[in-house]
Amino acid sequence: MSLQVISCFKGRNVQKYIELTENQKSIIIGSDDACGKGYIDNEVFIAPFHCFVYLRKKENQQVWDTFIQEKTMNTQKYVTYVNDSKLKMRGKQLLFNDDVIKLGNNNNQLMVFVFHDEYMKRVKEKEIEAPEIYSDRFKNKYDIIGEGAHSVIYRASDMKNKKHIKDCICKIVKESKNVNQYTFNKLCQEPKLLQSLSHINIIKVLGFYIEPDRLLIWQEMMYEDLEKYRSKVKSVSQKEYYDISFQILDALKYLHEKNIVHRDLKPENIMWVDKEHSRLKLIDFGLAKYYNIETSDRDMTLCGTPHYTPPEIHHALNSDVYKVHDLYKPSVDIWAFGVISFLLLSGLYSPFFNEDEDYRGDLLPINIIKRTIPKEPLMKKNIDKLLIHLITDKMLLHDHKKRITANELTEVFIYIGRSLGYGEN
Ligand SMILES: Nc1ncnc2c1ncn2[C@@H]1O[C@H](COP(=O)(O)OP(=O)(O)OP(=O)(O)O)[C@@H](O)[C@H]1O
Repeated sequence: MSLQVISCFKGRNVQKYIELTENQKSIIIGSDDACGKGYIDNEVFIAPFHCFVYLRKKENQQVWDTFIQEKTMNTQKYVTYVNDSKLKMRGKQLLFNDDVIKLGNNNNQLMVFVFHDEYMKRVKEKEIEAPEIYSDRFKNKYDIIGEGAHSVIYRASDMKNKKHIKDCICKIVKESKNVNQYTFNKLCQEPKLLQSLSHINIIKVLGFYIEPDRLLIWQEMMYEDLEKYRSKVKSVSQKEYYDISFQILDALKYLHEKNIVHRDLKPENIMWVDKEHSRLKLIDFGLAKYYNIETSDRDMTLCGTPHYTPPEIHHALNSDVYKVHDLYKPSVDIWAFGVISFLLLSGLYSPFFNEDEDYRGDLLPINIIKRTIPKEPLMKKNIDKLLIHLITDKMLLHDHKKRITANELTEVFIYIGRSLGYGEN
């Protein structure tokens, strides 16, 4: 494909490809010579002169728009759809990337094309281009694979080994409405911290680059997050829970031994490495920090996601915000791990609301502080009593000082695993 391609139509149910370029700014699509120099297609089910596709430059801008215009003389017999809306006789429509165009007749004989705005793609790829020092190593693509509160995640290629180019991701954080200078500076710590870590269940950073108002982090590509997985499988078996938890726990133990708290542990931040669903990694270390280091920037607000935040933090936010900073300890991650455990095994949406209750954000902190974690949903799933006790009374223990630690949890897990015949993972 030449670099001048501005937009193109790729057949979805037909082996066809039509392109518009600076030299060929319009094309007629039809089924016989009546459409002159156009794209002649011998599919009898489109009209001799079916439609017209053309480029227009936006006024005073260097940006191209692509339009499609209906041209058949018989719209009773021939049809043109854009995203399943039928074009009227002579009707024209501006096209956007990924629009689906169907051309055919009223017997539902349709040729399906997908529209690709190659020009905009190039403009956008330019915007997210890797900086010069990394241009030989990474190529970012304008293909968004995830979005968080602070960043956009793009597909990218790692060209470290030219013979074996690997898929990776580029997480781009920009100063914006959601990210002020203070937050931006904090988020810039994420790649530095991650580069100092090496654990099989923690995402690996391949490179990063900090600009005054933009941060780029290249990381290995993961498959899908635990939240998506959970919504597909609903609940997991006790054995699968054990396999999943052992990995999360091993990563937490490693972090806590290094005096690091993740602070945003949730199913969305735990990802499967591949579609085999056998290995997981923790991602998103934007809020992670060394908890035993005195810093001048003391957190007085909630970090992370309220549903996974323990009662001591919700309580302090309501009564004594000055205490909040000191409460961000490993016990915060253990509570979140407890919530995740409950969700995975029960298949329910929350341990803080009954099954027949609606989730209410305003009641969430109160329920987290006041409610006893119910055991019944886990008992109903025939979960081992020891495991239920571990989750509801040890991980989700309201008194954070007495909450079980990652080290202790590991020992108990090994014990439970042996007694259930699971081995040591
Ligand atoms: N390495 C990766 N491979 C594949 N997808 C990823 C990867 N990292 C992130 N994603 C996807 O992008 C989403 C957002 O990523 P991430 O949580 O790192 O962004 P964030 O802006 O820090 O999010 P938030 O602050 O809202 O938790 C993830 O939930 C996941 O679906």
